[in-house]
Amino acid sequence: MKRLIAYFRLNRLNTDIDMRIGSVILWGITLLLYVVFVSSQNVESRSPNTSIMSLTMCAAQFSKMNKRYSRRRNLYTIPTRPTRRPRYTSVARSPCPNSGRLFRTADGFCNNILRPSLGQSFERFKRFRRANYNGRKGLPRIFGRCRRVGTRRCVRRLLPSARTVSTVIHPEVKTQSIGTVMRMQWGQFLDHDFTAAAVEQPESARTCCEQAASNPRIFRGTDDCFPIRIPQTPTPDRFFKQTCLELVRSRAIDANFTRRNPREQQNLLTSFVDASNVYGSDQETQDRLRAANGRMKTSAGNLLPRGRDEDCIRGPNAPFCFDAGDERVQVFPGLTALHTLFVRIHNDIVEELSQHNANWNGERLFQETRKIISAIMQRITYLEFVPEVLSEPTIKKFGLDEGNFKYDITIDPSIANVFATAVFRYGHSLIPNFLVIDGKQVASRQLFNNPEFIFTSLTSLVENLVSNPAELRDRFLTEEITDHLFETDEGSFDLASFNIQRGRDHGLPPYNSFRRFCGLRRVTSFSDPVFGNGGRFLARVYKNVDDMDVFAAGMVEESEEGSTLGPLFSCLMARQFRDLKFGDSFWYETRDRRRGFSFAQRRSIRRITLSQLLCQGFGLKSVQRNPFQVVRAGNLEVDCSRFPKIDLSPWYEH
Ligand code: HEM
Ligand SMILES: [Ca+2]
Repeated sequence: MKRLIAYFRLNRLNTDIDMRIGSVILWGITLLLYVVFVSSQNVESRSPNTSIMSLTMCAAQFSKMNKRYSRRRNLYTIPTRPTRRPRYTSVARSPCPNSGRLFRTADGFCNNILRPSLGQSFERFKRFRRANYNGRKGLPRIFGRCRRVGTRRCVRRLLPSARTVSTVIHPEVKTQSIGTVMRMQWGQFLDHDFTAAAVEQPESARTCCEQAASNPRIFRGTDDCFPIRIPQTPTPDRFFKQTCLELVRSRAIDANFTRRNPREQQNLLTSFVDASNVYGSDQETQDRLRAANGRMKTSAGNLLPRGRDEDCIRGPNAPFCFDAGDERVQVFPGLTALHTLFVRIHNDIVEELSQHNANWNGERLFQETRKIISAIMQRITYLEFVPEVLSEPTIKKFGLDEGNFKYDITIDPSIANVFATAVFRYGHSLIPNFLVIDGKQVASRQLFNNPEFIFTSLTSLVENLVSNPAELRDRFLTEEITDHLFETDEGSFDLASFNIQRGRDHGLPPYNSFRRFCGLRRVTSFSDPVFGNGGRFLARVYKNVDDMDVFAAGMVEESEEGSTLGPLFSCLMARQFRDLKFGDSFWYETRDRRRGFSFAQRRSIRRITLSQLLCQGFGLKSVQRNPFQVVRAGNLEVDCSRFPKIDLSPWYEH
């Protein structure tokens, strides 16, 4: 025991010293760079256009997080290769404390005490199937299956352009469901709790298409560029006039690739469902977002705190951009609304707990409340959201229902590459082409990155989220995101093309390979019944069934009975959600007294529902019991006064 304490102290001390030296050097370098930068810029060259343009490049949205990554490498020198990652075979040798009261670390470190970096932010995505790149240097997958002609020669044919796949397989067709826009919105909010792939530094972001103009080989991908070719022949593109769409590659976590250690991508977030979208995925962000006495920072009107001006595109009524635990907070106002909700509920809980636990200091108030909020995030996700997506038999098979939790230290809770890069992007097909705000239809293209309506019409916006039907999950995506994503005077983007191109950038093997992982039979024909009527569209773009990109073909699959997804995506999603539950030692149902809750506390958490939070956080008058489905028989509106308040009495110490 003494040895363990000594080891831990030593470890912390070293880290502290490293941090101090690191931060002095870092500040020095930052100051120097800043002076050089300011002196080399004049005021005009920092015009709003520059920042908006860099913001509209989705890649550049992560610039702040990217910078933090480099800093963290300097300060903590965390090993990044799994082969070299320390694996502690006994608890006594682990650097993780395992006594006293425990709360999650900001970055997820030590959730798994034997392999402390599992699920930690800034670590690699795991893989369900081996990577499939074009060669050993980790260049993107651009060729289909090799086909032998004649006796020996093997001809490799280029895959279709991602834009061609997008226009043929993912056009806009309206298909309303009984699900509300809230279903889409929770999906995106949740996504921002567990996945954000780091991209190469944005400095290179604006040059990939420029380079490709003089050297078409760039379209085949380089270390950091993978622009999308927009075919204009034999027929011109339905929308884009240019021949190139900018795409910067996701950053390689380690530059030395070998066959056994291929190019891997990096997840900037904690993989756990732990509300890191509210608090941040590292200590620095958490500290920035915290206020005194356990509270979270807010701004006038009980809104999110002020962020950097270049973080959003401000409409005429938005005085500033917001700051939150995930940088993409203002990508869509419905998302900003959910961020606001959770900060408000956090502060409500702190308020009540501080009245009943006068001896708790700010740190204790903050951590206990953060723990409750993480539990709420898990509970709503698994008990309300997942049943909207997966069928009951799948939920049972993977143990995603309530009451059967047993932590398994051997499970890797990291996010799988295919989950982030294809499966969980299914939500893009639920995006509506407009919201109704204050009685007026506002096209989605006017809402991307625009926080204006949070300042002027928050209640109306939330009422619309729970009443407006969302699109069905199918292969169809609205043109608001396939032609008008992040639209400005300077151009726009296509999200479906990004999804496909990103899969190739990450070296995702094709669709059939993942079917095999799931124990599903290999598809041998485009007219396979699993694709319903959609197979012929796949046949129009792919030459071979073994070439199909996993996003495109997975989205063409017909939904399974009682599920929003087809068999492949159901399996991959269930598997990921299983890992996130049974691989999380802080799971809200754990019986570990240091990490979990008391029986009475768990009972309280079990009673919390999204509808109740919406009532409390937005002052609504009424809302249906299940806000993920439209009001109808069996899901009637309930007066908000009838929802009980969160019962915090099990946390009172006096
Ligand atoms: C208005 C709504 C949305 C917009 C504007 C949006 C936009 C984007 C953009 C620009 C990317 C990066 C694409 C790339 O460069 O690879 C992305 C990634 C992603 N989106 Fe969405 N999205 C929306 C809604 C959703 C929803 C509803 C879900 C899920 C239910 C979702 C899940 C994802 C996932 C999993 C990623 C990958 C994140 C990563 O690992 O980096 N998105 N989205
Ligand atoms: Ca997280």
